[in-house]
Amino acid sequence: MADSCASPTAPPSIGGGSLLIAWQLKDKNVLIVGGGEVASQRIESVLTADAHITLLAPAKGVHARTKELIDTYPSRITYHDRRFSGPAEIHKMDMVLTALDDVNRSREICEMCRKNKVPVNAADIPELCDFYFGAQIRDGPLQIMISTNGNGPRMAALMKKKINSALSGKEGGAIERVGVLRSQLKERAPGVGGALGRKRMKWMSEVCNIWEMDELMQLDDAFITKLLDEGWDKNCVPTLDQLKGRTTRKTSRHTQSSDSSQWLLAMGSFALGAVCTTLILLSRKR
Ligand SMILES: C[C@@]1(CC(=O)O)C2=NC(=C\c3[nH]c(c(CCC(=O)O)c3CC(=O)O)Cc3[nH]c(c(CC(=O)O)c3CCC(=O)O)/C=C3\N/C(=C\2)[C@@H](CCC(=O)O)[C@]3(C)CC(=O)O)/[C@H]1CCC(=O)O
Ligand SMILES: NC(=O)c1ccc[n+]([C@@H]2O[C@H](COP(=O)([O-])OP(=O)(O)OC[C@H]3O[C@@H](n4cnc5c(N)ncnc54)[C@H](O)[C@@H]3O)[C@@H](O)[C@H]2O)c1
Repeated sequence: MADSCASPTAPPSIGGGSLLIAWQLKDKNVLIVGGGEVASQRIESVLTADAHITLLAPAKGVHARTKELIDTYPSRITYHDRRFSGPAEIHKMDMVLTALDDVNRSREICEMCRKNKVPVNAADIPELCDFYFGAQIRDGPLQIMISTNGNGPRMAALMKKKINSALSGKEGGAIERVGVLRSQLKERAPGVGGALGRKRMKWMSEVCNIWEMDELMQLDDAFITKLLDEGWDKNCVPTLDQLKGRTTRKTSRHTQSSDSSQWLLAMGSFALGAVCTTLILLSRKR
């Protein structure tokens, strides 16, 4: 039982985690040192974030996948066939990633980065890292990172499988269409904050709550215009069926409540019927 003397305002304990953020790296400079398999995975992650990569690795140790990426993205990866040479390499870098088979060199590079306040990750050397990588699930704009905060990277990979099996594969497409709808809504009702901002947020949240994933995926440009004309402009949230001119059971919030009353009525009639039948049966027994 709860202790009546305990302070009712005691906050739950906070701490022991790491900050989960979606770091915006577009057009930033990232130095990757090493060209093995791990470096190839880092390159793919950084390319996904639209950053520019400078890659330092002797050609003889370059993994086939790393080579393929260098050849495929020559304008986004500046490759130098040589080893890391010293502090000048990290100047003008926004981030440094090492993926070396040489722990001492990694340690030196990390120390240089720290002195210059450049965030750094050394693959597999947690104590040198400013941030860790995590297992990733990506589906268009949907990005899920699974981190065990250094406790069990293999467990992160296993969690990825579990989460993947719970996803339908439609989420990324649906989110992409919602992104287009949101930006068109902002064009129609521009501005930051205020009453209009609150109304916009409420309307957008309702669309996301009411529409199913596969319905959101059907929001092509024509439907988006229709939804804004018949929904936003008229201050309601029509369903996809209503936009298509069909009336079905699934409707917007307003009609959902009348659906519930119909359901209650049906359940009430059923219960009444059951009571009557029981009474008749009982009276026959007597
Ligand atoms: C998630 C993932 C992302 C990625 O690297 O892209 C990632 N490691 C992955 C796999 C993996 N790495 C290792 C195994 C062998 C099994 C095992 O040990 O579990 C497996 C499993 C496998 O290969 O399947 C060995 C290992 N890893 C680290 C150490 C050092 C240590 O712990 O001291 C050791 C050697 C331990 C030893 O010597 O015994 C350290 C780190 N590895 C991290 C990330 C960061 C923490 C992330 C977190 O905790 O969530 C952190 C701290 C730093 C960093 O590298 O950023 C990627 C899975 C991607 C995917 O499959 O989707
Ligand atoms: N986090 C993870 O998921 C994970 C998984 C496996 C291994 N690792 C670790 O990551 C590191 C890299 O793994 P890998 O399999 O890619 O190794 P690897 O041996 O295939 O690659 C190392 C690369 O570093 C280059 N290199 C070495 N010294 C260099 C220097 N001074 N300057 C520039 N390049 C240099 C080599 O030429 C080679 O290209 C290892 O320490 C490994 O233990 C991490």
